[in-house]
Amino acid sequence: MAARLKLTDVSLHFGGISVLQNVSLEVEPGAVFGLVGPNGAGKTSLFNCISGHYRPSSGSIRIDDVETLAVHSSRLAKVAGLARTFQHPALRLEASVLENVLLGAHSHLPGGPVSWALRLPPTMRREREARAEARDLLERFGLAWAADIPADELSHGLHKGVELVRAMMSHPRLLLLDEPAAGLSHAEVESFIASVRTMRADFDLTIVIVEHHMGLISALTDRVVVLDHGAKLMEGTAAEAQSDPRVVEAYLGKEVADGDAA
Ligand SMILES: Nc1ncnc2c1ncn2[C@@H]1O[C@H](COP(=O)(O)OP(=O)(O)OP(=O)(O)O)[C@@H](O)[C@H]1O
Repeated sequence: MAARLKLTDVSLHFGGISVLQNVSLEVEPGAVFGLVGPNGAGKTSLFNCISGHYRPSSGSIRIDDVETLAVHSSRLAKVAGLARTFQHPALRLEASVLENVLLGAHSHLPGGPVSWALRLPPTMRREREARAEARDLLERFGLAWAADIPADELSHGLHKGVELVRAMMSHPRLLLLDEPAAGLSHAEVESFIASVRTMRADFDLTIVIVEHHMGLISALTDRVVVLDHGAKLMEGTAAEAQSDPRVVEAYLGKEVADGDAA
């Protein structure tokens, strides 16, 4: 079931530097939510707080009734149904696309290292099922043809697709996508938009996207939060954000927003 994400007064400091200041937001179950803002606004840092890679200096982050700050990041997939992708996909390049996708199943496969090492029958049956599921997911996302190819033979755009399928293998209830369109061609962005629409139609999950590509944000999100200098500047639809003078000013600088630089 899709998860509800609730952040309350999340702040993050590195030494004397304030990176996030009292950020609060709530994402409804099943929503596609955008996190936008200029470079250095704190978007990835906020993602890192949600996924447990950074520990906020103060505040609360809840995925349904799980207070994530009380759970080790390595357990958030299992305990809270969290999965994420990264700005730069981290695939095992020498392994096949299928093997990379299978790595995403680890949070819900039964048995520990011993049962895998002994190749116990229930473990082997579950592995066969996971392989079938991985091939099915690759098919849905138009990547079935690449299943047995080493990942390093694929383009950057296809790596992002493989990373998305790998994240889906963990059966996420909350999926964080960090700049999925970065480095993609126009055609690849269109294909990515279609993939997210497929996910939304076929799976019950909540999606949060950090992205600079406003075309993608407009096409996919129900609501957005705009961050600037680590603080929440506004919340609304993508269209409202794009026409909000405070947002235009944050992106372009006050002079341009006022028309002085023309
Ligand atoms: N581990 C860290 N140590 C020190 N400062 C950090 C660390 N991580 C992020 N920052 C700082 O926090 C600020 C926000 O960075 P962050 O990457 O979260 O912004 P962003 O909105 O995701 O930017 P971009 O759109 O360029 O990816 C930056 O000033 C960055 O230098």
